[in-house]
Parts: sequence; C-alpha cells; structure tokens
Amino acid sequence: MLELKDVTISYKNVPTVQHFNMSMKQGQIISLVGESGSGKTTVIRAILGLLPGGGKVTAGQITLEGEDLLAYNSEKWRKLRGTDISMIFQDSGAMMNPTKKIGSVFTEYILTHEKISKKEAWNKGIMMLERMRLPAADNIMNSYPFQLSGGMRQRVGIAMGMTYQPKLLLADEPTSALDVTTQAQIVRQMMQLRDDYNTSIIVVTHNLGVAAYMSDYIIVMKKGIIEDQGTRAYILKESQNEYTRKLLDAVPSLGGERYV
Ligand SMILES: Nc1ncnc2c1ncn2[C@@H]1O[C@H](COP(=O)(O)OP(=O)(O)OP(=O)(O)O)[C@@H](O)[C@H]1O
Repeated sequence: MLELKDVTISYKNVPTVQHFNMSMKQGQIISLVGESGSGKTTVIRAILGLLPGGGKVTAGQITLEGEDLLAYNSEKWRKLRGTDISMIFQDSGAMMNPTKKIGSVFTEYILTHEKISKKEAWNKGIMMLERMRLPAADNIMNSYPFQLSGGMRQRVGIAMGMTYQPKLLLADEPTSALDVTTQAQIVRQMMQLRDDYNTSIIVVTHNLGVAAYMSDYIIVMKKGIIEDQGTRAYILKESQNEYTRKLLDAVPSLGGERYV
C-alpha cells in the first residue's frame, strides 16, 4: 500500500536521508530503528508531507495505494492527514494545548474533519476513547492533559489518531516517554489496532526491543541510509551486521522482560 522508491530527503539541499526504499503491505507493522540523528523521523515526516522548513524530498517517489504523494498540494495533504494517515508522537499530551481539556481538543480535532454538531463530535470522542478501552471516558474528556498519566495521554493520542480508521499510522517514539510497564501496554495496544482494523503501522524507535516485539519487518538506519533490514526473525537471529548486533546488545527490557 505504501511504497518509497530511492527517496532522498534534504535539508537546505544537503542530503540527509539517501536511497531509502520501503514497500509496505496493508496490516503490516514496520519499525525504523537506529541511533539518534539517523534520519528515522525525517522519513516519516516526508511520508506525511510534514518536513520542517528547509526540508524537501529531492529525489525518488512516495506512493500510497498508487497515488503520488509528492504531487499533492497542501489542501490534499490536509485531507489525507488524520483520515488515511495519522501520526502519534512521543508524548501526545505535550502536543496538546495544556490550557484546554481533552474533550475540547478532541472535539476541535473532529470538527476540522467533519461538519457535525459539537455534541455529536463530543459523543464521537467518547466512543473512540471507549473503543480504545479507556475507562471513564467522560472523566477523561473533562480532564486537562496534565491530570492524566503519560500512558493515558498516549492512549488518548492513539484514540484521536484512530478516529477515522486510517490505513496507515505513523508512530514517532510512541513509548519513549513512558516507564517500561506502560511501554508494554502501549505496544500491545498498537498491535491490537492492527488486529482489529488491519491498520498498517510504521514505528520509529531507538529501542530495538520495542521494534522486535511488535514488528513484522525492521529497517535499521545509520547516518541517513539503510544499514540493515529484514524480517523480525532475520534481524534478531541471523543478521551478522555489526551495527545491528550492537543495537541488540543495548536492548533494554520491556515490561520487566527482555524480548530479544
Ligand atoms: N529542521 C531541520 N533542519 C536541518 N537539519 C535537520 C532538521 N531536522 C533534522 N535535521 C537533520 O537530519 C538528521 C536526521 O534527523 P532525524 O530527526 O530524522 O533523526 P532521527 O533518527 O529521527 O533521530 P532522533 O531519534 O534523535 O529523532 C539529523 O542529523 C539532523 O541534523
């Protein structure tokens, strides 16, 4: 469903990610791993047309179900975001306005996507929180982001991202701000999304443990290029790549257990 072909991404004409290739099927979970600065975030921002100022895809192709995303204008991108593709961040709470309650953030989000009444938008927010198995959805809607735990905020972020059942969910370090027990819950919840909705998920993480636990396929990046890649089993057991082995040695535990 998503193809990146020989993509180069540059900041101010300096190539940062080069010769990036990826082919993703519906319902697949792919992780991009690698140390800080290796270009992981740059890749998923390019997919969503959200590169910061000075950033540009300077070569290659990005297609979603055959549609050339690089030919999109800002209006088409705006429509795509939140509907066909959603993104969740390291700390969804930090992205929310701290002076606004969750319910107001969530309804505003819904109202930018559909012309329905505030009341209907509110109810839709409640329904999504409940679908994501968040208890006491009414209470959550009436809370400020700081009144929720990091794990709860992240689950609210996932609920918002899933409102329009996107085909593709992009998750940038979705568990990095959480303690290990909560990390495990969020990882399992994302895997459940794939099972329930057949959502394809790209996870950016520096934690190869998280990648190994949840992904079908792992792409290891180093200094803007793909250093190693393969199925989960290949990366964990067979790859002789020195950099991959080094990342594996550094894997912290997830939920009190080591998965690799
Ligand atoms: N807005 C920007 N302007 C110029 N260069 C940038 C910008 N954003 C990122 N870069 C450069 O692109 C490179 C890759 O950054 P990127 O954030 O994609 O890496 P990453 O692997 O996601 O790292 P991290 O885990 O720290 O987020 C970095 O070397 C950085 O210097």
